[in-house]
Amino acid sequence: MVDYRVEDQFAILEINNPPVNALSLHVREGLLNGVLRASADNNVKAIILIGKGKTFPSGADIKEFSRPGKAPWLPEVGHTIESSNKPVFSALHGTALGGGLEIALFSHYRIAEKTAKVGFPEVHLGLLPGAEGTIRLPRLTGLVIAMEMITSGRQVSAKEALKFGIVDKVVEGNLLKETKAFAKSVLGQPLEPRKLSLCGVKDADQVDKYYEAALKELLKKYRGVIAPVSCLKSIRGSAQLPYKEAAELERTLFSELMSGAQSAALRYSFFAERAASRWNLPNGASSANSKPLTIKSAAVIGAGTMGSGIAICLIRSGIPVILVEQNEKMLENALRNIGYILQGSVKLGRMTVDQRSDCLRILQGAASIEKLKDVDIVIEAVYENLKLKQEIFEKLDKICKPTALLCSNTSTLDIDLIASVTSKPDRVAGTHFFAPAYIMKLLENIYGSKTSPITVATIMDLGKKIGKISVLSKTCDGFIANRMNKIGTEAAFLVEEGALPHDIDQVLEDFGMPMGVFKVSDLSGIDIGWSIRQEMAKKQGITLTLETHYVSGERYSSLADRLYNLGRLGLKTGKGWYRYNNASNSRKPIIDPDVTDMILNHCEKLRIKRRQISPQEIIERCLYATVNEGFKILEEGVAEKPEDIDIVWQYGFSFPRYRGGPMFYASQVGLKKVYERICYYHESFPYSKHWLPSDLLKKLVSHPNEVPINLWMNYTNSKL
Ligand SMILES: CCCCCCC[C@H](O)CC(=O)SCCNC(=O)CCNC(=O)[C@H](O)C(C)(C)COP(=O)([O-])OP(=O)([O-])OC[C@H]1O[C@@H](n2cnc3c(N)ncnc32)[C@H](O)[C@@H]1OP(=O)([O-])[O-]
Ligand SMILES: NC(=O)c1ccc[n+]([C@@H]2O[C@H](COP(=O)([O-])OP(=O)(O)OC[C@H]3O[C@@H](n4cnc5c(N)ncnc54)[C@H](O)[C@@H]3O)[C@@H](O)[C@H]2O)c1
Repeated sequence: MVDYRVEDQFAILEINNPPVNALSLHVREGLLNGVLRASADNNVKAIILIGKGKTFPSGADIKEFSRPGKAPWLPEVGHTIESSNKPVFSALHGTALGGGLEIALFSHYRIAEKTAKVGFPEVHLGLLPGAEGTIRLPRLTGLVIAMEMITSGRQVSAKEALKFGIVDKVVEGNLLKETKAFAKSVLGQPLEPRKLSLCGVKDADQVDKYYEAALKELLKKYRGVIAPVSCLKSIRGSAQLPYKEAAELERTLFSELMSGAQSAALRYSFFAERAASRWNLPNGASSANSKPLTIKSAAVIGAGTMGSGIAICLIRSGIPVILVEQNEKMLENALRNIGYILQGSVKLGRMTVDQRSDCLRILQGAASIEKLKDVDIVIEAVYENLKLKQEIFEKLDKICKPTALLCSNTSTLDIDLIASVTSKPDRVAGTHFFAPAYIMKLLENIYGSKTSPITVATIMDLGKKIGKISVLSKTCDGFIANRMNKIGTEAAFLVEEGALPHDIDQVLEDFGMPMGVFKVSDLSGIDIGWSIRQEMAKKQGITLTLETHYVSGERYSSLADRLYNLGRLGLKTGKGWYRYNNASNSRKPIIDPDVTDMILNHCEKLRIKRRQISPQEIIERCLYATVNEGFKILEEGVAEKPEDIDIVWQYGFSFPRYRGGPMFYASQVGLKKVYERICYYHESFPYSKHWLPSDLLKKLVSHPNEVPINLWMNYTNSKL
């Protein structure tokens, strides 16, 4: 794992632990033994640490964190490096991150290849750089840069690292050769000034001021997240305490974080995200044995909210797009709107003026689908109407080349029904983007019963290419995301039973959701949900009234319909579940006593006896109903694994990453407890079928050994 050789009186310790040279036990042992061996060898003048393959170590081995670790620990390896009697040079390329950068900071000199990046991403795993990174970085960069880098986890370029004093030289060409050349130029110079444990923090006298300012920012930016604050405390220690005591404080804070629930969830999320990109179909095809097609051109049909956003995602990634609308006027409006959105990105510094022009150059409009005969993929995003979508797919089937993929952005409709009107159902799939499509990271890809592995591989790959996190779902009503989301439904029932919208929003926000469910509803528009409910009623041949309390034997809340009838359509009309001060263009929700009156009247009319509702009940009702549906989704094979579901929630609904996702959260609460509460709510609310307990969950609780291992995460038992 660490290859040792001596060349030109340099001991070269080449770290060889693909894919990212993580500092697992054998690497730590190899480094420790290699440095001791080189230090004792009179033929060796200097030691060079370098990574084999694509990178210098990108950190400690995160997989080791979930089992009892073994010495030598990283700080011990680090101190052996620093106290060597020979100068140690770290030659950095790729991504020198976390423990990798810490090893480099124990070295006496650091040389970086021009494209290298360095950083401390531990905060994203709910940790801090625990091998004295928080003590050593401020000694090189000063407090402000160290605070910013460590609490944000940001990777900095070699050029910036040079400016900050993190590296001593940036080189081009052969890194080892250049490192040797640099080493020769400094050989013989005293090592003591190069040992960071002997240096002070130069702006230590300013620490309280910097700490307070940074803390204020962090509390605003990372509500409820604990690791950034621990990072900050440790950096403060680096300035206030003698080196050894600061290192002890760092170790204590690191251990606290490591044993906490947030880091467990964040480490799980790291692996879940990577697991979600791997997929298996029931027919044996998988990401490992299916090759994607290359997408060189695309078309998007329907340039409304979603279609315009999807087109932006594609052109931003350099894929030329033909955007189709019903007529020239609508097309013109849509193209203008896309221009404005990209202008906004330029203003926010997310793209340059030239990049905007490049995007617009590869976007062309069309008022008919006849022009789509040569594109590699079509993504349809017209109204959510099966008949309309089928008409379009029937035409596309005739117009497009036989190899083209035909995809729909439908949020709910069965992909098999859409594919059934084409002669090539193997080429049909769902590509479900989330609004606003040019911002939200999730792409929920859907396969039907005839979708081919090549089609699946291509849409999963396309997601990656356009910067999305792709998750695969089998077709069903609502797929993973919309089918599982029971928060809105339960929240409305809770309001009928005694809570008020702002109570529920507060509890959900305290839980970590960026915005409560009623605020979200105001933002997207009360009319959206109203149309969906009317459409559903039409399908079932029923009429909804303001007194409707049951639909087909299922409990129904007409509270939102009352808002609609009052013209309270949300933010756009200045009133919805909340009131808004439209005169000052404010988006800040204000609690409205009229809404409370409306709710109380509604309950009186329907003779619903209101009661006190606890925050605990709000969380359980909103989340456990959702989790129960998640287990049904697994049971039916709609999602292949719980990690897929959790990633959908993190990236589609901004579920707090530090809670892992609803499925991981349930495992942390304890599946038995969750199951018992679901059974309790099922008894209490027999007219909501989402409380009917999932068989899979029941089995997991009563006969865990009978559940196929791939249906449940590896992390459940170990709790990370
Ligand atoms: C006594 C006290 C001791 C305290 C010691 C503390 C030390 C320290 O402060 C803590 C750390 O370093 S914490 C660590 C701080 N460092 C970080 O947080 C860096 C985390 N890593 C990254 O950010 C990205 O992987 C890179 C940017 C490195 C590469 O990106 P890319 O090129 O797109 O590649 P990719 O697809 O992302 O990964 C490829 C494969 O490698 C896998 N893998 C990756 N890193 C791993 C690791 N550290 N480990 C294990 N595995 C790791 C990854 O799972 C995947 O395998 P899979 O089988 O497909 O799942
Ligand atoms: N809005 C969301 O939040 C959201 C999120 C995910 C998925 N979706 C799904 O995306 C699809 C589009 O939703 P939207 O919100 O963008 O709707 P929208 O009403 O904003 O846009 C639909 C567009 O399709 C155009 N159109 C209709 N028929 C057409 C035709 N024959 N040829 C060309 N263009 C045609 C319309 O003119 C309109 O501009 C729906 O299937 C919806 O369920 C919506």
